[in-house]
Amino acid sequence: MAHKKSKPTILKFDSEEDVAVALAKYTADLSEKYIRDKGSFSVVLSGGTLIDTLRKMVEPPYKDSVDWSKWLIFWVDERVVPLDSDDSNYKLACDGFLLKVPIPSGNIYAINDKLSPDGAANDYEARLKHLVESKIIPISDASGFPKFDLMLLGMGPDGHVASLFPTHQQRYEKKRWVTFITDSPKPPPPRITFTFPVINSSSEIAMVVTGADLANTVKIALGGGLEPGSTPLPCMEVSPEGGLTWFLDKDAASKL
Ligand SMILES: O=C(O)[C@H](O)[C@@H](O)[C@H](O)[C@H](O)COP(=O)(O)O
Repeated sequence: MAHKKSKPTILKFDSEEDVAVALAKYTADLSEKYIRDKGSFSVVLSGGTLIDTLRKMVEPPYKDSVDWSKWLIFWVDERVVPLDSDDSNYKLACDGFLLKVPIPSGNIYAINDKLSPDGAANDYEARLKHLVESKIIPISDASGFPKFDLMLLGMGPDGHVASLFPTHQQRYEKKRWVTFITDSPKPPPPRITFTFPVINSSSEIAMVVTGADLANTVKIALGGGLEPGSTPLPCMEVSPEGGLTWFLDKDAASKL
């Protein structure tokens, strides 16, 4: 079922450092709220620069104040490579974040790296279905898709989010929860990715976008700069059931 788009909150900061500070506070506040309300906090990570921008979470005060034992970690997209490869989003997150805080290892849902992209997508979707059946992840009443508490998304200069690229059909998937791509324009080519129905069933989404190379895309997404008649960029389709917050540094916001 389609839902009404809520207006995004657009936060602009003087520096990337200020984005990192604000993102940590936002994430820690949501962690407290969701753990209080429902006993756990499901967080869906991206790869790319996001993990570095999350660096303040593993420092005081959050390192000690967040109830990490209640966190559940997923990936909105993952490269289908060995989990110990430098290309793996899992490895990136482990090295920069997850190994520095006491999240139980059983709460960290990495892909099965022994499978093909198709197989890994099916396997991840089956594991999500099992978590829904076990009532660990709820289903959105509005959409019928799984509902995560917080997704932290990056964006590419072409406007992709997760591994949903402008000219690839995966962005239009309406039934699957997780799909795959074998020819990602951003290397490495084989990936799995959540689909938009799952992304948009989230309670909260943060779009974390820093750097001057993304300023044009931010302008198109938020400043109404899309050429008449052209297809919207994937980043423009992000519309969660709860709040959407854009975290921009001065460079990324420079064309707004
Ligand atoms: O696997 C990946 O590469 C990411 O999950 C991807 O979706 C990322 O979030 C964007 O490409 C933005 O990347 P940057 O933050 O590095 O610009």
